Amino acid sequence: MLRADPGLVVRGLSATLGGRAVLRDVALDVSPGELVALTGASGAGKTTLLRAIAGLLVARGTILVAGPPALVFQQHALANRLSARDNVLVGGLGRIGFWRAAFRLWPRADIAAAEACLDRVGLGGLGARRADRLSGGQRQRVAIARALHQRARILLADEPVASLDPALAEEVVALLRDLARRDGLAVLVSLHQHDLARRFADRLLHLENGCLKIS
Ligand SMILES: Nc1ncnc2c1ncn2[C@@H]1O[C@H](COP(=O)(O)OP(=O)(O)OP(=O)(O)O)[C@@H](O)[C@H]1O
Repeated sequence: MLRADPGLVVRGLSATLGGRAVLRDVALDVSPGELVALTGASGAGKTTLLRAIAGLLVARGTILVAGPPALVFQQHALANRLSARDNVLVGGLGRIGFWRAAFRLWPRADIAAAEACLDRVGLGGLGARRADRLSGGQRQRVAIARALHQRARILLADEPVASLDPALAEEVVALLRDLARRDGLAVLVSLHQHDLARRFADRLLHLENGCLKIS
C-alpha cells in the first residue's frame, strides 16, 4: 500500500526494440499537480518511453505509480460511431466490467460522472454528439475526458496536439496543465512544439537517442 500519491517515479528504465537500445537508463519524476513536457527529435524514443511507462511494452527498470496511468494518443482512438458520452464511459470499463459495457448498460452514476468529465474539458452539452461529427480539438478533448473518467492519477499524452492547428493545440495543452493544477494529476506529455512546451510545462525533459537530458 502506498503512503500517498507518489505521482510518477521512473528509475533505470531501459528498452530494446528490434535488437537496438531505444531507452537507456531513463530516470524521471512527475509530481502530482505538475505538467512535464517531453521533447526530442523524431525517433528519439518519446513514444517508446510513454508506452513503457504505461506497461505496453517490455522494459527493464522501476516504475512507481499509484495506479494504472490514463493514455491520450495523437490519433484520439475514439470509436467514431459512438457518442462523445459513450466514448468517455469506456474509460470506466475497468470498474463496470466488459459485458455491461458491451451492451452499454452504464450505471446512472457513471453517466453523470461522464457528463461531468465532458463539462470539465469544455464539452458540456455535446455528450450525445457522435464522435465523427466533432472537430479535431473536440475529439482530443473527448479523449482527455475519457482519461479523466478512468480516475487515473497519472495522465500520459503522446503528441496530443500534433494534428491540431496552433490555436487549438494551445487550448488543449492549456487544458492539460489546468487538469494537472486543479485535479492534482501528474501529467507527462510529449510535444513537438517547443514553444508550447516552454510556455505551459512546469519542467522540460529532452530525449536524445534514448537518453534523457533535463533542459
Ligand atoms: N516495434 C519496434 N521495433 C523496432 N524498432 C522500433 C519499434 N518501435 C520503435 N522503434 C524504433 O525506436 C526508436 C524510437 O521510436 P519512437 O517511436 O519511440 O520515437 P519518437 O521519439 O516517439 O519519434 P516520433 O517523434 O517520430 O514519434 C526509433 O528509432 C524507432 O524506429
